[in-house]
Amino acid sequence: MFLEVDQVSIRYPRTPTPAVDAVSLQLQPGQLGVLLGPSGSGKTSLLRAIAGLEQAQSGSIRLDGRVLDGHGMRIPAEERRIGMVFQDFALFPHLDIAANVGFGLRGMARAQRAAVVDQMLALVGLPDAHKKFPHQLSGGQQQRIALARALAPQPRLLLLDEPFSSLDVELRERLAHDVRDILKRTHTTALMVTHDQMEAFAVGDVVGVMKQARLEQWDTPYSLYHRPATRFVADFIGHGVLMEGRLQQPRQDGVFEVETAAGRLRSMTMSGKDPDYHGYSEYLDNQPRQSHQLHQDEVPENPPGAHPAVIDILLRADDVMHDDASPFKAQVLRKSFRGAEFLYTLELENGQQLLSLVPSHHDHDIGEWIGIRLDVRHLVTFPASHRTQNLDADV
Ligand SMILES: Nc1ncnc2c1ncn2[C@@H]1O[C@H](COP(=O)(O)OP(=O)(O)OP(=O)(O)O)[C@@H](O)[C@H]1O
Repeated sequence: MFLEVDQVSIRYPRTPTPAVDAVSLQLQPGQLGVLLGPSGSGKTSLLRAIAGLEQAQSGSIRLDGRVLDGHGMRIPAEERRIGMVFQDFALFPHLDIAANVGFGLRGMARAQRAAVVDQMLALVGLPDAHKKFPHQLSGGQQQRIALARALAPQPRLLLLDEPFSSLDVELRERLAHDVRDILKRTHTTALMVTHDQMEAFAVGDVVGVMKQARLEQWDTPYSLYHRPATRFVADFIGHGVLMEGRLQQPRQDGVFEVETAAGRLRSMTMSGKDPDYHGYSEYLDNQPRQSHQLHQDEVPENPPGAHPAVIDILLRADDVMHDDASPFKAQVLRKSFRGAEFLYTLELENGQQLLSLVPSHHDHDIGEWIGIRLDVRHLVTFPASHRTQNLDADV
């Protein structure tokens, strides 16, 4: 591992609870990590501790095998060779772009420094910006320069704190993809903080979700979406709802069925050799009856003795298909146009709300009843809460 954060806790003076509580995460060389989470969950504090701007009260931080913080050691920030990019660009307004990018290269011979500046400006797609001043550049261009400046001294690790948050939405997404591309081309190991899930997915090889000082999950974007470890992660990532299901007594062959208000799902645990896949779920009530693979940890591990047991099933907007032929009907409560698709908020007869992504040529009116079919490829379940929950009530 290149970056190893091990059980790090950070507590500010005169505060009752830690800002970061026993957080562990790792990055391989060249890997891009992203910390995602609501305001105040501790993302910036952790980044600052890695940079050396805050001290970890317990735990340790290592970079390339060397302890930066912990075990009674503390390397000062300026000796860590860690670069930072902040949301407010922080370029020097009175220096031209070449001087801004070359700022961290003082001590390098003039010609060499000029060559690195040229190389960095080309890397961020602004090869002719040398003589301009920051105020002559757009927000997106300034942030590219901030990135060039941070990369010029070849930091061992780059930290980015909400680097796109002061840019407009369209630019953010484009710049996020560009930044990932630039960091990959330079084999930079980086850790970025953001509030924005789309940005996290656009940049991160691995993404962590923080909640109240704790890291709830540190995983690939795919796993965070399809295999959320906690209800909070299920809620924070993507659109979805939790729907109550009644788990029937497993049959002798290990198959069990879950009855829901929108149809019945079938699951089967298998002791197959493939460590990843242990079963499948099959939607029983509609054609086509495809079988889908199901991860074992998505099946309730010990189906409770009392059956039918009540569980909550995560249904993503892309698990709920519109199908005129289906016997299961839901009423359109809200819809939001997204270009290629509508995100429909639907309600079943029993009051259960669902979200459904539907190609936008299926333009149904509010109040209309439409057929739906579940297409659950990854059955994610949680022990039932006291009430069913709509994870995205405000869409
Ligand atoms: N210098 C400080 N002194 C005291 N408390 C602080 C200090 N900096 C942050 N905190 C507190 O620590 C907690 C975590 O803050 P932090 O800024 O790390 O969260 P964050 O997830 O980065 O939030 P945001 O997304 O809003 O930047 C918050 O409760 C915050 O109020």
